Amino acid sequence: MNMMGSLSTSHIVELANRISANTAIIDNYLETHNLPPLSFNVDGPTNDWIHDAQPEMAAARDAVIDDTEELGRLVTGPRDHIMNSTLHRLSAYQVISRFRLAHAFPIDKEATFAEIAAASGLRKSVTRQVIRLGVVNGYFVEPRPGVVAHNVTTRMLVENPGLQDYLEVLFNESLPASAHTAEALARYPLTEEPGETGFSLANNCNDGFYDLFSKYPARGLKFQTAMKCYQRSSGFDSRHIITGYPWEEFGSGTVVDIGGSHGMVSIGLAQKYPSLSFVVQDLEAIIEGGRANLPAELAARVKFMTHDFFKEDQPIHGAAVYFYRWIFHNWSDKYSVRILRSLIPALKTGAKVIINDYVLPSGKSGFKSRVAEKRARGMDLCMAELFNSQERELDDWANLFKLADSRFEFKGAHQPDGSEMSLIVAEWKGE
Ligand SMILES: C[S@@+](CC[C@H](N)C(=O)[O-])C[C@H]1O[C@@H](n2cnc3c(N)ncnc32)[C@H](O)[C@@H]1O
Repeated sequence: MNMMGSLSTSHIVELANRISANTAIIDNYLETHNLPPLSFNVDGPTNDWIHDAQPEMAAARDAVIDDTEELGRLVTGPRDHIMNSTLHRLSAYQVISRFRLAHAFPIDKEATFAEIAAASGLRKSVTRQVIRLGVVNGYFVEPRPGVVAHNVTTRMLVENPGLQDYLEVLFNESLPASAHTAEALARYPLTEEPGETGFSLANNCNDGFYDLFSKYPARGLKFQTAMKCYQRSSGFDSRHIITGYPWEEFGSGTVVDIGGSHGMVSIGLAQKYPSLSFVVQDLEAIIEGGRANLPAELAARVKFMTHDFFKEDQPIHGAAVYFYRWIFHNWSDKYSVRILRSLIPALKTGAKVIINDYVLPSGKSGFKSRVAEKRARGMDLCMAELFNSQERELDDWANLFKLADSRFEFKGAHQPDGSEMSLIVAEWKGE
């Protein structure tokens, strides 16, 4: 056997051994914490245990995901890997979400294809095609031929409306945008405009993502609910913002949470830091929803305000912090610079701009795992598809502040333990 042959044989065994060792770590964790064994049965555990086990279990879990995937790819081989059809799986998920197939029958009941077809308005034949492709990919089970039951995935879609919304946004908004991205790049190769994206082409318009959603508020609201799902996704949980920065340094100052949606981050910070005050700014339709959901005990310290962050009249002057989570990754440099410059008239010397977004490592070695890298690279490309924007590396962040104004002093970035995103900080040195 040649050198290549013996290397690849030992590598698959090495992967299998590592999978076995890390699986034992997870199994031991479940047992010592009296948690049920992992299963996709309808009464199986949701992702909550993973959320609670972070960051303790992150390395073992990521390693099992990475290694099983690599092992699978190796034994699949390159030709079959290229030809593996992800496309039709996505189409099945899209039909499941759009026609709300998980909601077609109760969680504790079974249904035939004909019954699901009748409840959802689909043909019986396509219902069967879609569900059977779903079953082999972890949606529903078929305990007897022609009879469908829920598994834990479809149960979660029914019990957690945010997840159903997430899937609908993924397949109704993102998937068409992805499918039109190559065409948008061919038409507008050098653009930084939000209205010249795969998303705009898919919607047959020149509107950017948020402009279009302001015309169709129901779609915008669904997007906001879908975003909240990330709160339960351990690497994106806002607890990392709360614990990842010494907020007490701002004493009784004001934090302006710009593009803060329903104020999830401000509410979390206000609960932990009783001296701080917050102003959550967003577009009008969003702000109304935020006000309605604010816990009464925080009403004195968390205010909501309609403000367009491109307008050069930031109404809150002299705040200690201007905070942005998941804002700049939605905008190309041209627009991000405008967002930063719009702050300048309101800034007092020493004010901080704190941004919570990805700081992508400049090479692959900076990622904790391949699964983390895949998430980040996927998010990065998603930004191009929807916004003509991008996730940024550390130098990109430094340059952005420099481009906006030389009086912003870039202080660097910190990635809290267990967080996939970083806190990126700059200080205003102007008068
Ligand atoms: C990706 S979401 C992030 C929301 C929130 N910061 C969070 O972390 O959950 C982007 C937010 O920016 C808001 N937004 C978009 N364009 C805006 C504008 N011109 N002025 C103010 N807010 C805007 C959206 O309504 C949305 O709430």
